[in-house]
Amino acid sequence: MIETRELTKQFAGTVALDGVTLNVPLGETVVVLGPSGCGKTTLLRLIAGLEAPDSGEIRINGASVASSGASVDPRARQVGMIFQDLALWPHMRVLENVCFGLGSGWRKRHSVVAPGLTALRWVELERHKHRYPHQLSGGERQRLAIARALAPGYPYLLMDEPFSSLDPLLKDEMIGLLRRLRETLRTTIVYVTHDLDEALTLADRILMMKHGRIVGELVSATLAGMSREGLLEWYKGTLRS
Ligand SMILES: Nc1ncnc2c1ncn2[C@@H]1O[C@H](COP(=O)(O)OP(=O)(O)OP(=O)(O)O)[C@@H](O)[C@H]1O
Repeated sequence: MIETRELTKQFAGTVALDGVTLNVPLGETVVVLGPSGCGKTTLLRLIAGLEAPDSGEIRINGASVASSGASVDPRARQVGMIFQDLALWPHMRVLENVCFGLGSGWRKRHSVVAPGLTALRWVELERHKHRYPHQLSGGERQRLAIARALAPGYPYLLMDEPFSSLDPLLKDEMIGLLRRLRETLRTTIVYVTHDLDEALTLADRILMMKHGRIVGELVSATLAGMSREGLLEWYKGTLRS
C-alpha cells in the first residue's frame, strides 16, 4: 500500500502540494487528473523519492520512506517509474537498459539477466534485445520503458502521462498491454494523465487535484458505466467548486 499524509511541497515560493493525503491499496490503479500545474508530477516524484516533502509523511508497504528529515533512497522504495520522456539510456542496448537497475555485473549474472529477459518477453521486445533505443519505433521505446520499470518486480508503478505522445492505435495497444500485465502481476499503479478515455479505461478510482490538493474522488462503483461525457461534466464541476 502507498500512503501519503498531509504532504506539502513548495518550489521557491510556488506551492506545488498543499496537504495531500492519499491511500492506494495493493493491486489498485488510481488515476490522477487535474489541470496543468496542479501538482500531479510533484506528487509522483515525492512518492518515488526524487524530491523530498517539506512536511508530511509517505509510507510504502507500511514503512515510512519520507518524513521530516528522514528519506529512504529511491531504489529501496520498491517503486517503478515511467515518465513522459521515458528517460532511456541511449548508449545502452535494450537488454542493458532493462538490466541496468537490477544489479552490478549484469552481463555475467543470470540472476540479473533472467528477470530482464522476462520483462522484455512481457512486452514482446525480446527479439530486439541487442538494439539501441534509437533503433526502436516510438511504441517499442514505450514498451522498453514499461519493461524497465517492471523488471525489478516491484509491486508499485508510477506513471506520468506515459503514452501521451503516441498515436491512438499505439496508445490503445499500450493500454491493453498495461491492463494485461496488471492482471498478471497485481501491480499497484498511480497513473497521471490528461486523457479522460485513458482514465476511464484504466482507473479503479479517479482522484482530481487542484492547486496542490485532492479536491474530488470517483470510486469504482461510480465509475462503472460512466461515459466520457459524464466524466467531463464531473471534471468541470469539480474544478469549478
Ligand atoms: N523543480 C521545480 N522548480 C520550480 N517549480 C516547480 C518545479 N517542479 C514543479 N514546479 C511547480 O510546481 C507546480 C506543480 O508542478 P507539477 O509539475 O507537479 O504540475 P502537474 O500537475 O504535473 O502539471 P502538468 O499537468 O502540466 O504536467 C507548478 O506550478 C510548477 O511550475
